[in-house]
Amino acid sequence: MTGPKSAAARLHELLSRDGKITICPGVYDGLTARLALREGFDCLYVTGAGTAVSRLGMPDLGVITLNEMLENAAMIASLDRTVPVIADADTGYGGPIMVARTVKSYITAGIAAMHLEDQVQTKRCGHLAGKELVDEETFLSRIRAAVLAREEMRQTLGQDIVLIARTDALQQLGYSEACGRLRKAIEIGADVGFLEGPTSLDQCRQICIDLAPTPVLLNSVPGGATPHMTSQEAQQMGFKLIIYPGLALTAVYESTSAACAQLKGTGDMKVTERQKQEGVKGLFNAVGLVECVKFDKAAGGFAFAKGV
Ligand SMILES: C[C@](O)(C(=O)O)[C@H](CC(=O)O)C(=O)O
Repeated sequence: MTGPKSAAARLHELLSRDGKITICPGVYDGLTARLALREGFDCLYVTGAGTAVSRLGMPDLGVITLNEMLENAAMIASLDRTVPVIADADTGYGGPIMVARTVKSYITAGIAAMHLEDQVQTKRCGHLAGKELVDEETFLSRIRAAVLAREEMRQTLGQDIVLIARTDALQQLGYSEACGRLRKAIEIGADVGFLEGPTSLDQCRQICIDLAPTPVLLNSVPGGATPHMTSQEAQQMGFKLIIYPGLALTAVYESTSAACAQLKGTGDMKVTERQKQEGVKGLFNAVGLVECVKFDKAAGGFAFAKGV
């Protein structure tokens, strides 16, 4: 009898599909994750930028700590254990010992994959100017620490995680240096390559060829360094994963700005057609109201016996 599949095993399965890309909407809290799950995506991406913006009200400048990121990603991973979650892990939050702690904590939280990069600790969004890098050996020591920590978890608990090596070296050192860093990370044991901020379609095509057969991730950031392409085009180029870190963040930024301006301007909150039809229950249903009431009843609770 085969047991239930782990998050990492589910992601490995998605990655092994021939010529097929996995689309990962970027989410950063319970609501955005639930909305993405409701659409039936195969995989979610927990954005570090979105976590910094939403939890701290601060930009993506390396201010999110391990525990804040872990708590957020763990909660999101717990919402539907059948859908693997890829989570940002920035620089690993310190030296090799800290990277190992990060990897073990992410594995224990049931996170399917994490990415580790070669920026300095005071990092910034990969699509901003003026990025600074650690030297190659320091980057590779982060990857090695991650691989060693994962091996310990495999041996002792049979638990796993997909390791994604990200390089930000393109901006400062050029394509061959960046590609070389990813190749070395893969030799050490990284499962997926992530070239941050390719600036041309040629670089996108080339990185898939140069890292093959290792799966490659594309980071789709509208208004960022990389030319826009559809997920179908990315699939044709050979990418196996595409993340949209700004998907929910941009929608909330724009719709909440408009709603605030409307209230400030008119002194009244606009009631949408949807709100009129669904009432307050619509939103709560989207985050599991019916399931919660059902669970309470199944456990013998009676708080909601008369309905909600
Ligand atoms: C992928 C990323 O690391 C993230 O935090 O989601 C960011 C995305 C962004 O800031 O738009 C990145 O550095 O690309």
